[in-house]
Amino acid sequence: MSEVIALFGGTFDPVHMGHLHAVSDAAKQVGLTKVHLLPCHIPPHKSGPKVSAEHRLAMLELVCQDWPLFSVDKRELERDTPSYTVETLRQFRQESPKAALIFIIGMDSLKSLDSWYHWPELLKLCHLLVCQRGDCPAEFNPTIQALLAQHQTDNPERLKDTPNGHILLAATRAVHQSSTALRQTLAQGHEPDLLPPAVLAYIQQHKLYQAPC
Ligand SMILES: Nc1ncnc2c1ncn2[C@@H]1O[C@H](COP(=O)(O)OP(=O)(O)OP(=O)(O)O)[C@@H](O)[C@H]1O
Ligand SMILES: O=C(O)c1ccc[n+]([C@@H]2O[C@H](COP(=O)([O-])O)[C@@H](O)[C@H]2O)c1
Repeated sequence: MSEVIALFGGTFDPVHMGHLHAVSDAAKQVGLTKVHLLPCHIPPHKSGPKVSAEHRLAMLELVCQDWPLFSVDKRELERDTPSYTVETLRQFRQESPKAALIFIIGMDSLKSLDSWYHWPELLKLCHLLVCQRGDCPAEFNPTIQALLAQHQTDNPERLKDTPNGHILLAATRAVHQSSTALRQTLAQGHEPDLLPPAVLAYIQQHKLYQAPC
C-alpha cells in the first residue's frame, strides 16, 4: 500500500503529553512518519470545549513546531456540525480511495466505540490504532469484544498493507493525564505536569483555563 494516512482526532482542550507520548509510541510501533492531529469543532459525546477553536488550534500548531511527527488537519473545525468521525473518514476515503487510513484513539474511546454515530461503518473506512491509557484497563463490553474478535491483529504491517478493517492494540506508555485534570489544576492556579512547555507558555500568556470547569 503506497499511501498511508494516520489521523488522531480529539478535542485537545488542551493537548497534553498523554496524547503525544501515546501517539508517538503507537506511530513507532507501526512505522508511521506523519500523524495528522484532527481537532474537532463540536465534540459529539461531551460538552463544548472550554476555549475557542482558535486557541486549541494555536496550541496544536505549537506542538507541531517541536514534534516533527505531527501536523494539523483543520477540516473538522471548518464544519459547523458535530464532528462525527464517520463523516470525516468518508471525506478522506473519497479523496484517497486506495490509501491505508489509520484512525488513532485511546483505550477509553475504544471502550465506548459502540456509542459513536454510525459506528459499524468505521472499520469499513479505516483501521483503528489504539493507545493504552493510564487507569483504563482493556476490559470490553460484549459488543466491543465481538468487534475485536473479528478485527484485531497483532501485526502492525496489516495497518499499512490494507486500506481498512484491522484493530491494533498498541503497546504504548500508559500516561495518567487528561485535559479535564489539567484544566482543574490550572483553574486552581497551579502549574500542571505533562503539558508541552510551549503550550503551557501559551496558556499563561492568554490566561486560559482560569475559571473552574
Ligand atoms: N493520557 C492519554 N493516553 C492515551 N490516550 C489519550 C490520553 N488522553 C487522551 N487520550 C486519547 O486522545 C483522544 C483525544 O482525547 P481528548 O482530546 O478528549 O483528551 P482527554 O484528555 O480525554 O480530554 P477530557 O479530559 O477533556 O475528556 C481520545 O481518543 C483519547 O482516548
Ligand atoms: O463520531 C462519533 O460519534 C464520535 C464520538 C466520540 C468521539 N469521537 C471522536 O473521537 C475523537 C476523540 O474524542 P474526544 O471526545 O475524546 O475528544 C475525536 O476525533 C472525536 O470526534 C467521535
